[in-house]
Amino acid sequence: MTPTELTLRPADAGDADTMADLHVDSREANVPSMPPMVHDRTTTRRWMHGRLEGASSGWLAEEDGVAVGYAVLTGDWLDDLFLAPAATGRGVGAALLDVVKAERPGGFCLWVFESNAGARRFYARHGLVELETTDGHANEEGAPDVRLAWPGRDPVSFFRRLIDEVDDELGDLLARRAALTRATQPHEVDPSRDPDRERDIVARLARRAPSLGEERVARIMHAVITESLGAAEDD
Ligand SMILES: O=C(O)C(=O)C[C@]1(C(=O)O)C=C[C@@H](O)C=C1
Repeated sequence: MTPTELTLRPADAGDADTMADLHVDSREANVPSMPPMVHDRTTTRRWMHGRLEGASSGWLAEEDGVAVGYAVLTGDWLDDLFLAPAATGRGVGAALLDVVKAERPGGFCLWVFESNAGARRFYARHGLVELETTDGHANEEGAPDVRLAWPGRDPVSFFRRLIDEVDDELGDLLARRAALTRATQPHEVDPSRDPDRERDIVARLARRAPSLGEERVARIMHAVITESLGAAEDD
């Protein structure tokens, strides 16, 4: 028997149905590691067409001409990497991931469902790191997920780019929060600080940022509130 030959090639819109079918087959075979899909096969085919005709680029893995896996990239995000259910465990995923790394040598991110332990082990084996986890409110399935990153050939530059993105949001949030502290002050009967209210704020934030723990969150929020009150006084 001749060994099967794995080839990888860029995909185009003509491959969209094949890729959509791989997507649906893989998702169906992986319940409950992944939550059930919220879209049917027809909608998924249309969605895949739109992406390949738009800003996304795809790669198709074929064994002796039979499609066994695919990847889709949009910007610095690996949106999809799916394998035919019968094609797992023989290096197809690793080959697709190698292509993605070569395409994005500066690094990329992706989301996996938190419940997808197999995928998380696969990506950890291939040098990806887990960043934040979510409660799933932002994805269609409403299932908790994990953001992963492959930091590429210059990890410090890669992570600094991500830190800059977060700091842009954090700056906006600090400004919004300081404006509210300032707006509250003229209505205070007692101008001294309210430790009970600040404890409640810390407890709520610590639930959202458990990796920091309550003591650190308390120190951070003490500084935020102190400086916001100071800025309000300076006005
Ligand atoms: O809630 C208030 O009473 C505020 O003045 C706002 C605020 C805050 O910035 O969150 C500021 C100072 C208080 O000690 C508690 C909370």
